[in-house]
Amino acid sequence: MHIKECIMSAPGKAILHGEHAVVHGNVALAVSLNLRTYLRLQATSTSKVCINLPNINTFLSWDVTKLQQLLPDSGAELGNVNELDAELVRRLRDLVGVSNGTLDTRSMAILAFLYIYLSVFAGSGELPSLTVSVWSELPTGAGLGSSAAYSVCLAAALLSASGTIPSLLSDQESTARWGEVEMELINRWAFQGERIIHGNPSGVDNAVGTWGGILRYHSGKITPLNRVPMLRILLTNTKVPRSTKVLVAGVKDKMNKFPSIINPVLESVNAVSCTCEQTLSEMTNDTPTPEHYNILEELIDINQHHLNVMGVGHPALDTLCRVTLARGLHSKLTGAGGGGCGITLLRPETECSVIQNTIQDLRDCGYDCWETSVGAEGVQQHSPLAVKEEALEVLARY
Ligand SMILES: Nc1ncnc2c1ncn2[C@@H]1O[C@H](COP(=O)(O)OP(=O)(O)OP(=O)(O)O)[C@@H](O)[C@H]1O
Ligand SMILES: C[C@@](O)(CCO)CC(=O)[O-]
Ligand SMILES: [Mg+2]
Repeated sequence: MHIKECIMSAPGKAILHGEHAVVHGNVALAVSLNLRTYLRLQATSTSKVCINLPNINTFLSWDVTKLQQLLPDSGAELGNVNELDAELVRRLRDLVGVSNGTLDTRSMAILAFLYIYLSVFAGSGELPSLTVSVWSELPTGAGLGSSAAYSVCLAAALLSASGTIPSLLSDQESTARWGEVEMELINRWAFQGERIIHGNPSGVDNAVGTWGGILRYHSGKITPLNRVPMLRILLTNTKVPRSTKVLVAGVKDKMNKFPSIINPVLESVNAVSCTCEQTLSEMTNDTPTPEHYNILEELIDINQHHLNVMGVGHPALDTLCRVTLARGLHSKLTGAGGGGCGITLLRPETECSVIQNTIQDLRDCGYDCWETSVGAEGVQQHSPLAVKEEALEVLARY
């Protein structure tokens, strides 16, 4: 089978408002980040499927014939992008040697890769030998959508290699994106990857990884917010490890235990997201005023309290909020919480010295902290000449 080589990238994300509530049908607002995951897929003649994941120190390979045995007799049964094939997941778990409840970083990444690889190529008669290498600028498991960026890159590369979506680049071209139909397909396969890694994802993270920009996400409906003011944000990684899967399941348990207490909290988060969206639109239509920023800051504080009520806070995130508030800045966790990253809103009038001092205070706490720009492009295909040098250098090692 002729395999098309390719290099793909997809951005991470920050959720402004609506994490966890979005899993239960409420609105979320999310932005793409200028930190990306890069994937290189190479055709080989080794009769092996190899995966190199340097961020998580994982380098594995399988004989194609062994993987072929995992396919049902009729390959056509696979390739359903709407539902996770529980039988295939079970066979893959046996192959990788993990149990149902595993949270192991490597196993999740491998299961997601093999699942999409087998599903996408099942109908083509024979499985191809290939090598996939993935490297990311995103911290893994810290709330910035690393799992979604990984799944989006896998989906784009494997769909492109199989010829399901076109490979976009001639040699000279640099970077390109697909049309709506192909993007929709990438997003749906990435969602399957997220299902394997997360358990019960809402789909907001893979939507941002695919489309990029600033999105409103509500029960699978994706609305790009085209006219929003330029937002300046500090990102802080508390470096406290956590698992999105565990945190999402924890909120569900709380809902089951105290429905009359937790459901109104999720509804209130929904109202926070809608009020934020309304405020951002007013800021775009009129000149942004200090009052607009006061509202955005209050919404951040309210949501952070709600997230604590849901049980996804962490003392390190409390410290982030306290340290930034001492400098007059407002913060909340972003993503699944339980540690990981938080965002801090910067006002246009916030002085450079205040920002620098805040960053230093947070670094003194042992956190990573940097200013980020939001609204980066979604999934892209690159020619080797158009890939960030650092990414190409890492991917070229394999
Ligand atoms: N660069 C990468 N290489 C290999 N696997 C990765 C990479 N990035 C993410 N993953 C996979 O994604 C998992 C982390 O996903 P998780 O959803 O817990 O965190 P996140 O996506 O960073 O945060 P959030 O979902 O809150 O935004 C890892 O355990 C690993 O399986
Ligand atoms: C916690 C959560 O709401 C966001 C994780 O980035 C989970 C999801 O939406 O899938
Ligand atoms: Mg994730």
